[in-house]
Amino acid sequence: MSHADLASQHCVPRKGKEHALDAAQINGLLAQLPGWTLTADGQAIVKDFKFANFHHTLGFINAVGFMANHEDHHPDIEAGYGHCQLLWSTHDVGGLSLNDFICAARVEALLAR
Ligand SMILES: C[C@H](O)[C@H](O)[C@H]1CNC2=NC(N)=NC(=O)C2=N1
Repeated sequence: MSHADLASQHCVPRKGKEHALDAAQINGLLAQLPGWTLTADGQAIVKDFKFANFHHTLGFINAVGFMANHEDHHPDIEAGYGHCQLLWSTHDVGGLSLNDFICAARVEALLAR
């Protein structure tokens, strides 16, 4: 699945272990998402984004937040003056589902120009 295919999809409710992706699926999807890495526990994907200042960082967080509410799928966010780390994991699955990769691709699309 290409990055464009991923970013054009929408999240749907995914609840239960049957929606958890296996390692091969995860690695295939990560290959479409430069800069995104698997956390040590294999349960989430993360990326740290850099910005020139707090205004740009906060603008990004607001854009991500709007998208996340629209998709009803929400990241963990850690931010400082010029950076923002996003972490996606599907609580309802207890690991990674396709929703996490759809949202990561949608974040990349926010930044594409
Ligand atoms: C009812 C609602 O769809 C669920 O609670 C959603 C909301 N946002 C979510 N976000 C994330 N990251 N994981 C979830 O399992 C999740 N579940």
